[in-house]
Amino acid sequence: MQPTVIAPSILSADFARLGEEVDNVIKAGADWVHFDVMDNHYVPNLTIGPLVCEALRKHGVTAPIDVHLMVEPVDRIVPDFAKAGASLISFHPEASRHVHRTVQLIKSHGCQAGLVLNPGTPVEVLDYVLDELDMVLLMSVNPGFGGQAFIPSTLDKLRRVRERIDASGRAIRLEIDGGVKADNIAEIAAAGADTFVAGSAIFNADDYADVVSRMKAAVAGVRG
Ligand SMILES: O=C(CO)[C@H](O)[C@H](O)COP(=O)(O)O
Repeated sequence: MQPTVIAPSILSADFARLGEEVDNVIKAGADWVHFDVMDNHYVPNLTIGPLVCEALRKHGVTAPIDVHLMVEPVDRIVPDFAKAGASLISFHPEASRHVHRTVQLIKSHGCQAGLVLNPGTPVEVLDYVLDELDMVLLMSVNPGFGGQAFIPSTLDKLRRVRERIDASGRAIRLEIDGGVKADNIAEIAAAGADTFVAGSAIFNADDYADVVSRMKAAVAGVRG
C-alpha cells in the first residue's frame, strides 16, 4: 500500500503570492504540490507553464511537484517540465497520439509518469500501459476548473482501477482529483485512492493546517 499523499492544487492558490502559498500548504502538512497546466485548447482554461514550475524550485520548494498536463499535444512540453523541476508528469490519453511513447518520454527525462482518466474515459485505456505507469489519476470532475462538485460514479471507477493496480502487483499510485473535501475524503479513500488532490477545499480555507489535518485523519480512519 502506498503512503497517503495530500496534494493541494495550486489552481486555487493566490497566484500573486504563489511561493508563499506553496510554503504555507507544505508547512500545514501537505505532501506534494499539484500543478495544473491548462492550454485553452485541450481544456477551456489557461494557466501556468514550466517557467512557474522553475520559479517555485528557485524559491526553494523541495516538495514533489506533481504536474498535471491538460495540454494537447503533450510530448513537446515534457522535456521543459522535467528541466523545470517536475517530479511526476501526468497526461490525458486523448491528448497524446502514442500513449506508450509519451510514458517512455516522461520516464526518459527522469520523472515519474501518470495517466489521467476523465470522467468519461473507460478504465480499459489502462490495458497494455498500466505496467509502465507510476500513477493513475482519476478525474472526479471534468478537467478545466477548480471548485466543481465530485462526480459520485467516480467511486465505482476508483474501485475498478484499484482492483487492476492490486492485480498488477506493482507500486502504482491511485490519485483522485476534483471536488475532494474533508467531508468526502474518507469514502474516496475507502474506494481505493491513496493520493488526494484538493484545491478549493484547502486554499479557500482560513486555516490550511486544520483542513489538511482533518483530511489526513479521515483517510487514516480508513487506511490506517
Ligand atoms: O485539475 C483540476 C481541474 O481540472 C483541479 O486540480 C481540480 O479540479 C481541483 O480543484 P478542486 O479541489 O477545487 O475541485
